Amino acid sequence: MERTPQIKVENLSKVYQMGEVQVKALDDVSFEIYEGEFVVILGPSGSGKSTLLNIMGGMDLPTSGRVLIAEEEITKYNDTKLTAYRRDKVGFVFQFYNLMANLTARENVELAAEICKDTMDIDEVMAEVDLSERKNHFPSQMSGGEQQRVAIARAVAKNPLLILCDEPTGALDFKTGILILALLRKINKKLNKTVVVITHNMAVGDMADRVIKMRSGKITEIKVNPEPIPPERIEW
Ligand SMILES: Nc1ncnc2c1ncn2[C@@H]1O[C@H](COP(=O)(O)OP(=O)(O)OP(=O)(O)O)[C@@H](O)[C@H]1O
Repeated sequence: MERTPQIKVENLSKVYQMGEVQVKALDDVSFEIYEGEFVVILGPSGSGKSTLLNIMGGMDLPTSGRVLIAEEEITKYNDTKLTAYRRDKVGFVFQFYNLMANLTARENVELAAEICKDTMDIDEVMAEVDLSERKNHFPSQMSGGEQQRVAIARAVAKNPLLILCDEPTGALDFKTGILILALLRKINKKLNKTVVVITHNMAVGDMADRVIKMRSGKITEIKVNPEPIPPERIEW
């Protein structure tokens, strides 16, 4: 039976006007992602990864082209619908965690879930990221890896359709980075959540079901890994 893609990116372009100069951050980008896939978008700095993630996450609009999420064209949504999309359908994980310093780990997760409709049980999610013992700590009392686990819990608790991660291991040492990737993979498999990770780290591609390579705003290769390796075996 033919599978329907969960995410369809069609002929997406984004041009930034910088005075007299036009910067083509995305140049006719098209691909598909299926539900439950772990996808890595790989490319060097400036290749357009963040621009692409921002459009997929409803934080920015393309100059042309469209993005369909579960057969809904988000690129023609008005502001109100885009806000609802970002709030209910997408979990975000950033390089620098972006936690609220004056809230505990649990409160950070709870706050994000509070504004959503169909959320997960907060304590179950805290257990899932192995932070049950530390949920009453403040971010300043936690390591970088622990703070990133809180950020992942915050994304997951919303029970989103997809989880978008922008360089999630960028601020972490190698060993902690691997643990974070392993956690994202576990959540992807156990909860059947689509996870999209953008990174410049080529080695991370080996753990993905689908690797989308970019350069200068264009896709240079899309590879489906028949046998992705466990994150624990990645080396960089
Ligand atoms: N708001 C903006 N205004 C003007 N140019 C921009 C803007 N955002 C991105 N660009 C340009 O678009 C291109 C793609 O940038 P983007 O941040 O998407 O790349 P990236 O692959 O995510 O890079 P990095 O890994 O360094 O974050 C770059 O040339 C960048 O300078």
